[in-house]
Amino acid sequence: MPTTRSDVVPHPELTREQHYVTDLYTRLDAARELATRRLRQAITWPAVDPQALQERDATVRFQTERVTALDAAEAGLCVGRIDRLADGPLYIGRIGLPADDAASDPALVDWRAPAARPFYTATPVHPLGIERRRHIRTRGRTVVRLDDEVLTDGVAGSGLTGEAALLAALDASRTGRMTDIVRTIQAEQDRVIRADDRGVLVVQGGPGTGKTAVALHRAAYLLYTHRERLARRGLLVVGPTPTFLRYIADVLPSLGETGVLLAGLGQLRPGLDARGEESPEAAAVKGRLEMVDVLRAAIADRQVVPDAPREVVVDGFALRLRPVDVSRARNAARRADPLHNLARPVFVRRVVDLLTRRYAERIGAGIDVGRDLFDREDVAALRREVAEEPGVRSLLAQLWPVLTPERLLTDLYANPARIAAATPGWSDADRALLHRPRGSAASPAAWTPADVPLLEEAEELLGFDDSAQRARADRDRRRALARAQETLDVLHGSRSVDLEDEHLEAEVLSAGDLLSAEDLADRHRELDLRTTAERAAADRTWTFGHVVVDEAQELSPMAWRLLVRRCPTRSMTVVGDVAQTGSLAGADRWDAVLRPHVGDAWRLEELTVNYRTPAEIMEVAADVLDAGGSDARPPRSVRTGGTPPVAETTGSARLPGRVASVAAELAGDEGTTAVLVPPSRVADVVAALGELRPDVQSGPGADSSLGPVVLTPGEAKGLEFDSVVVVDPQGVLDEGVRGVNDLYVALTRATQRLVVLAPGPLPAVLSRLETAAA
Ligand SMILES: Nc1ncnc2c1ncn2[C@@H]1O[C@H](COP(=O)(O)OP(=O)(O)OP(=O)(O)O)[C@@H](O)[C@H]1O
Repeated sequence: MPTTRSDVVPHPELTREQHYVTDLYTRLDAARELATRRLRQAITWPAVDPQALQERDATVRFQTERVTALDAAEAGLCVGRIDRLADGPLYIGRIGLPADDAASDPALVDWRAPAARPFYTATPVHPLGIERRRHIRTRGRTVVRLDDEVLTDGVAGSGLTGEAALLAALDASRTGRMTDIVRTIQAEQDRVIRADDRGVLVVQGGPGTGKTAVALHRAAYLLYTHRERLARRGLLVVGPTPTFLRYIADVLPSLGETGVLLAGLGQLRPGLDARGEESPEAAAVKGRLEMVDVLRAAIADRQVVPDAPREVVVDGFALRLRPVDVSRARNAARRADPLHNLARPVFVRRVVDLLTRRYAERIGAGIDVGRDLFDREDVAALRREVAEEPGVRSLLAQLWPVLTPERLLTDLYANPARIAAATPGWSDADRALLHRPRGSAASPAAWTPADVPLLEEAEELLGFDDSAQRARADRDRRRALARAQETLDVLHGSRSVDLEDEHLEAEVLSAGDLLSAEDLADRHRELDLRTTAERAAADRTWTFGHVVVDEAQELSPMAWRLLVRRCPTRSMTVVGDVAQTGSLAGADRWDAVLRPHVGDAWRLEELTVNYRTPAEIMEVAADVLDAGGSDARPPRSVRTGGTPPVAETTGSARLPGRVASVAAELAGDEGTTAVLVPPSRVADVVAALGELRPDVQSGPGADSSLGPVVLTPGEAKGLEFDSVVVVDPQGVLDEGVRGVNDLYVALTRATQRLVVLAPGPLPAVLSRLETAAA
């Protein structure tokens, strides 16, 4: 496809486009000024009644979002234009800006609007009524480059949209943070971004095909297209690790979207950030769907029927509780409510009633007054006495304890006998994987990401008895009403009362005598000013309007169950690559993973072009993919050339030192550098590299924007770096539970340079690499 580039000879229309872009920025400034003024006004609105207060709140929120979106549009406001055969040019940008005349085309069309679509999808073969596409590159507010594509000459070209602009974007050094791709979205990506939001859409694609970028742009597209529904229900983006979330965190804000909740798998239970570590085998066992039955059994095991009668002493009388009494009470409670904590009051009532009867019989034994000895009030008093007796309370706590999910799981993991009781038919080896000592009070055993779906499932099965909370809310409300009534009485009783609270006085006087105590109480109730994302993050029963899952191949069946519960409409975008699965609990086929949760109600889209890894590196990675026997095809790299990948064998003793010198040299260049190692080599490599680069970081929190990082393949998942050193590939193959996938992930993280350093001969799968001995 013929492309005209303006960086060699200035494009003849550069000045004209500069005028247009300057005008767009003037419009942006005006829109920002207006929104800021409205925001300022709204903040100072007097809220004369609850409705006004709510309106004010909504306006403040709306204008705040508007100012944020306008601010975000500043960098790269206009991305290009399309020249339509029939209707002339249309400019495409990060936001929409209206023209002066409402009847004409907008001055700038939001990239997500239907009218902008041909900018991304028109080709010489299917020009969609477009004559020419122009990419406009700006630095600050200055137009620095124009790239034109003529679409009417019928020349098929490379199949890439805006090839020159795309290649320039891909060649740029990485900053350690993902950036948006609004300027250069490709046609196959656009199809995914704008796909219908109903049902489950699975996006399968090899490394570097833009799955993460596409998933985030799809989130922005859906928020734009279904703004009202999604603003109310919220949108959740789930990523595998906190590092990954930090890597992608800037993309949605740069698209002007701040209302999205980003969460790692360890953060899907409000109030918990589970970062504990455990073996992949333990995580895999916890991820199995059978764990639902294990939890059910573990709960049933806590509803105890003793082997022998138990005695409690109330006011000197020994009262007997037989196993059959407990068993009957337990049956009644289980019938009344399947949820443990909600059924407990029934169990407690049955047992206390029985003990009260026995207590009354014991007191009345031998006394004959010719009628019932106790009237209703007496019985109620005896009942209270029984219920409050510490011995009775402690017996009830043993027979049917109140359980939090945390307590249930901690007690289960810590006790092999409980594990055995809850896992009929399991092997001893699998049972041992669930075992975890309790830890001390000062440092309890840390929750791991695999525990999170279990805690959430347990909460579903235990139920949460919120009657005390509701009673408290009721009490608070009654108190507020009483206070409000008193205030009104005082004000109405004597208008000459000197009110200290000027604000209250103004409100009461303006509302006049019509103000009721109820209104006044409402007016003083605090409004919930949290954003949808914040409210959703704090509420475990919150259900989202749409859920995006990235690196979805890593999710265990239990994690899927949790996510599907949070999205009952099943409006989900699931992106991943089954050839990169590193966890034992993860997926090697989408069908097998999704069927238990959504049946066959899901559809597949594939991304086929790799935008990250140069072809020479991808060829090496493709051999590894082949060796793994995966059905997946390696994606086609869009870039070739650059530095060819190299390998070196160093001998075992020299390995850490050589890794350090190679990595330090690469890290001296522009861009980011990562050293990817099997887990057993992390410490040695960090120590050696630390001698040369004290700013080296490692582990899940490592941030490549601050210096070189040393990571395991699992930690590097989803990330990319300009230079990558893969250390001890045989170790990577041997140490990972899916070693071939781990090596495939490690090799495909590089955007520019790849060096493989091995202590001994290279594994056969890397035979394509030329080896030098150091
Ligand atoms: N259309 C595009 N224009 C510019 N850059 C793009 C485009 N598509 C993808 N990229 C870039 O390619 C790189 C890889 O994208 P991304 O991380 O989304 O791929 P991925 O499929 O999620 O990879 P992995 O499976 O390895 O996690 C990123 O730097 C991304 O910004």
